[in-house]
This record gives sequence, C-alpha cells and structure tokens, in this order.
Amino acid sequence: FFSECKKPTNYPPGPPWLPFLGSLFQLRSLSKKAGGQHVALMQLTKKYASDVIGLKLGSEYVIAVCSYASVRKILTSEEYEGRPDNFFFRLRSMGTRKGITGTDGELWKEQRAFLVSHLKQLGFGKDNVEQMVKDEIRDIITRMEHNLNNVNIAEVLAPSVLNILWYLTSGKNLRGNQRVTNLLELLHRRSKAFDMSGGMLNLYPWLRFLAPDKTGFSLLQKINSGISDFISEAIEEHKKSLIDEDNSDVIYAYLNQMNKGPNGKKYFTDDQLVMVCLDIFLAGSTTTTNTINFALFAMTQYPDIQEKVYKCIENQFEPQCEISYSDKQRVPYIEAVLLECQRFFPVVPVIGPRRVLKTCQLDNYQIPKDSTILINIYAVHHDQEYWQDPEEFRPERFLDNQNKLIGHERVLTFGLGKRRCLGDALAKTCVFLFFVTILRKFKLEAITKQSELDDNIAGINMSPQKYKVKLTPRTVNQ
Ligand code: HEM
Repeated sequence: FFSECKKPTNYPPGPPWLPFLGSLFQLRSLSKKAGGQHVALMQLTKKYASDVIGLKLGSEYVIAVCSYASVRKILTSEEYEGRPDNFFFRLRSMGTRKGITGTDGELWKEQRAFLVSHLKQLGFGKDNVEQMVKDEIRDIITRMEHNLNNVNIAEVLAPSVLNILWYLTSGKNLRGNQRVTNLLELLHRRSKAFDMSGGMLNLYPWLRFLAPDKTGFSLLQKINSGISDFISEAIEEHKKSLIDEDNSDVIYAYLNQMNKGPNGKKYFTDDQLVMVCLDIFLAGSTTTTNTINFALFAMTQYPDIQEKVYKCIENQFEPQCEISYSDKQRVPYIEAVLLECQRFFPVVPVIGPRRVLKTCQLDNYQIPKDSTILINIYAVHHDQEYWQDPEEFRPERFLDNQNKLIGHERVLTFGLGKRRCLGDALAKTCVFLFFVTILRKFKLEAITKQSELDDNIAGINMSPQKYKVKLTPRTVNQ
C-alpha cells in the first residue's frame, strides 16, 4: 500500500501521490481551474521550482517537460522516441498496436518511412496537391459569399480540410457527402473529450464497463467503427482497380508495396493500411482546421493586424493573379503573423506522449524506463524569460529591421526530430493559402461579443470558442 506512494530514486519533483490514484486528482482539478493541462503543468513548474515535473497517473509514471532545453532534448534523443503502450492508444487503434502515430520500433520506422517518401513523391506543396487545395478554397469562398453575415468559420473549414486529406489518401473528392459531416462531428467530439494523458479511461480501463458513455468509451468505439468502415470500403474499391506502379494516392501506393512481396519490408498488411489511413485523419484534420481557424480568429481580435495583412497582399499581388505557396517568401509579414498565431495558440499544446525506451538522466533527475513523457510546447511558446512579453500578440517579434524572418526555432508547433509531424508541408500549404485567400477576399469582423467568448477549448487539441463573423467583400482583387 505504502509502496504505491513512494517515488522512485531521484524522480523529478511534483505533487504527492495517493495510493492507486497517484497525482491524478491534483492534476485534474488544477487543469480544470487553469483552463487546460498545459497551464496546470506550467503552474506546477513554478510551485516545485523545476522545469521537469514528476507525476503518477494511476499506475503510470508520467513526466512533464516545460522548458525549451528539456523539450528539445526529448524531441531529439533516440531514447525518448517510443510511444506509450496503454489502453487509450490501443483503443485508438482498434485494440491493436498498429499505424504510425501510436507505434514505435521497427514497425514505426518502416511505416513512417513509407508515408514520408510517398507524400514527398505525391508532392505535398507541389502542383497537383496545391491545385486541390486551391479548388477547395475556391469552393469555400463561394459558400461564404452566400452567407456574409453570420459565418461559423470552423464549420466552413473542417469539411474542406477533411476533403483534402481524403483526396490524398484515396484520390476521391468527398465534397457534399453526408458521411463526412457525421465523421467530422465525431472527430470534433473526440478531440474535446480527452487530454494527452488519455483521461480516466486509460488509467482505469475497467471503468468502461461501469460508465461507457461518461468515460468516452462509447464515443471512441463509434468513431473507430465509423472511420474504419469508411476506409475499408475505399481499400476494397482500390483493390479492384489496382494498376501496377499507379501510386497516385496513399492506398494505391500501399497496396502496390504489399504486392511486391516482403522485399525487406515486414509490416505491410491490410490492418496496417487501415491504421495508416486513420492516422492521417486523426493527426491531420482537427490540427490543420484549428490552426487556420485560430489564425482567422486572431485577425478578428486584432483588426489593425488584419489591415496590415491585407495591405501586404494588395501591395505584392496583382488583382487577378493567383497566390501560390511559393509566394510565401514575398510576404514575410504574413509569415510572421502565422508564426505568431502558432506561438500564441498552439493547437496541440502538449505534444507526445512519448515512452522512455531506457532509464535515463534528464536535468539531473532519473527518468525510469517506460515512463510517459508529456511535452508542454505551450510552456515553451509562453516562456516569459525568453519572449519577454509572451502574452502580447506581436508578429513583429519574428521580423528583423530589414523585414526578414527571424527567431522562430522556438516555435515547435510541428515538433522536432525523428517523430516530427510528417504532414507539416501539407499543413503549412493549407494554412498559408486558406489564410491569404480568405483575407484577400473578405474583411472579417467578429460578431460574437467579447463577453460571450469563453476561454479557448482545450482537450487533446486546442480550438477557439465558437465565434461567428461578418464578412465584407473587399472591392479590389475581386
Ligand atoms: C497544423 C497542423 C498540424 C499540426 C500542428 C501537427 C502537429 C504534429 C506534432 C506536434 C507531431 C509530433 C508529435 C510527437 O512529437 O510525438 C505530429 C505528428 C504527426 N502528424 Fe502532424 N500536425 C499537423 C498536421 C498534420 C497533417 C496534415 C498530417 C497528415 C498527413 C499529419 C500527420 C502526422 C502523423 C502521422 C504524425 C505521427 C508521426 C510519428 O509518430 O512518427 N499531421 N503532428
């Protein structure tokens, strides 16, 4: 009983542990009060005067890192490359340990390498994908033009982003499909329902028998079966029309790799394919939508900055010319605004989680093998000592006096190292093109009163509160 509360030798400081619960309740109640786990963890670093905090959630050793030095060390060291193997991760992958996001070791390396190289070949950020992104934007601009006075930006963005991801995965366009709307609703609810440590369900999997709805178990089940049915149908269709060397989408490329036989590759299976596709959606859809949404939300909160962005577009581009991702270099101010949005509102405030592959030293503390690591990039993005005025929204911090981009190595939105985001090129293309095209076309004004906006919503992902905007078409550049 007492051994339950005893901390391992030289474990990082943190709240005391209760038998069976560890520091679960302290973290939960602090997170609730503070408005998210990321802020609660920052408060704990102050309280215990340490950037590395030692917790125990149920029976799992959980360590949170909150400074740039420790975060960088975790992200770039091989011994922190693992993923926890817990109930929550397995449930996410239909009870298995498959896919890319939730795996480690040989399987992860092989499958990640496949997807990275395939996405490069497909040309994330290159013409065909970029054209698809531009078509989506054209479509949502048309929809916005039909309803100028009362627009919920998130509702407009989410189906477009999902459609882009589905196109890359399956080569098909889903615009207007009712199943997409249903899937989106499930994905949204999922991202609000859990935090990065997996919530109560991870700690006490048996709770699913007592409270399947309250623990989120039923919701996860529903999401899993909804999405995997959808993906499996597409895979079956692809199998029927498979042509050698047709690698035009992720499913074809994967099936062709499977048909080549082992050839040094070990883990190419039907189940893996479903999970790799699922990973693309779970990792890419809410994150990309929320990043664009936060950037547009910020423009409603800082109208002067919105005007400067518009002037920048007006000065750099002829009225009829189409803007491409490669034009980003021409508008460093806009890049600075987008960086500041990502610094200020990181959509995944706590990234990871990671599993420590062997006992190691971090900041003079001993981190036991198989501990879970939570990486608080919100803390890095809001570090008072480094940024001086982290709570100010100030894009100029990323520009030198010659208007050149500077100082963004501490913006860690996409992570770093071998597990960094593999969809970053696509995400950055989407964020830039949606942002400039929408702001070139419309002036955005929030019509939701400030007093009606609560704090941003934090779960696994952070998203702005629901806000509505009024759009005024810009007269030039029509
Ligand atoms: C703005 C949008 C996005 C953000 C902020 C974001 C953020 C991240 C971060 C921080 C990680 C690293 C987690 C870690 O270090 O443990 C990650 C991993 C990942 N991302 Fe993204 N992501 C975005 C968009 C996308 C897109 C569009 C895709 C789809 C292709 C994607 C697919 C993945 C996958 C599969 C992983 C897992 C990599 C691994 O475990 O090796 N992400 N993402």
